[in-house]
Amino acid sequence: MTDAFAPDATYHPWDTLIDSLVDTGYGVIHNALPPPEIDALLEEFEHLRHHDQLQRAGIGRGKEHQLRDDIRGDSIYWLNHNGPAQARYLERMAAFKDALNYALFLGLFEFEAHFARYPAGSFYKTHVDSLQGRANRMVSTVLYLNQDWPADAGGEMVIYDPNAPERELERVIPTANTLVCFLSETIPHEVRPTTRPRASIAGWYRRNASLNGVVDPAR
Ligand SMILES: O=C(O)CCC(=O)C(=O)O
Ligand SMILES: [Fe+2]
Repeated sequence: MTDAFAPDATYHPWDTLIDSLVDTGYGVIHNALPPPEIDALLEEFEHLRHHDQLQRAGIGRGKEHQLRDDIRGDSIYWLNHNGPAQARYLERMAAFKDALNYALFLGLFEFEAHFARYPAGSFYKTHVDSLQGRANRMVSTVLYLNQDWPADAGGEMVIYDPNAPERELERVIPTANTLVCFLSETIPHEVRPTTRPRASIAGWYRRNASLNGVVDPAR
């Protein structure tokens, strides 16, 4: 197996991710990580799920936070360094941040991510991940953890054209080891209704902003 992260690797698939991000505002790569790391992430996630560690995800922040099944139906767990697989993923994404900053001059300095489980029948309606001008979440990432995903299972992530929101640019099948990256403020996207449980890690590179003198809270 070739490790794309070996220092002497001549071809680095994550480079193509950055190129597409610069060109089109989004990018998709397959075989993003060494496969054992995907297995380990899934195992850690399943362990957390069986120990009731997942919480229903809501929309809006702070006082505006609310649960809305009609908009988003997943349950989540925020990654931390307690589990070795999570810790390694956070390290990988921290390393990728430097490459992103170099290519995009975004001044990113933090990465936050959560596991997400969409039960059968759930979805996430079209949205953008960050309000324009808020300079908070800058780049969104989603890594999928589903080993088998039949073509008719639904649950695709659809990316829409920011200038013509009804125009579909890409339909991403949520199969294990596919990684999507997109600009948080501009790219509308949705999770189509899934017919089977769907596992992923959604993550965001942030640039903390001071809003009316109040520094943006961690989350
Ligand atoms: O799971 C996905 O494909 C996307 C999730 C998403 O859009 C989000 O959590 O903001
Ligand atoms: Fe999103």
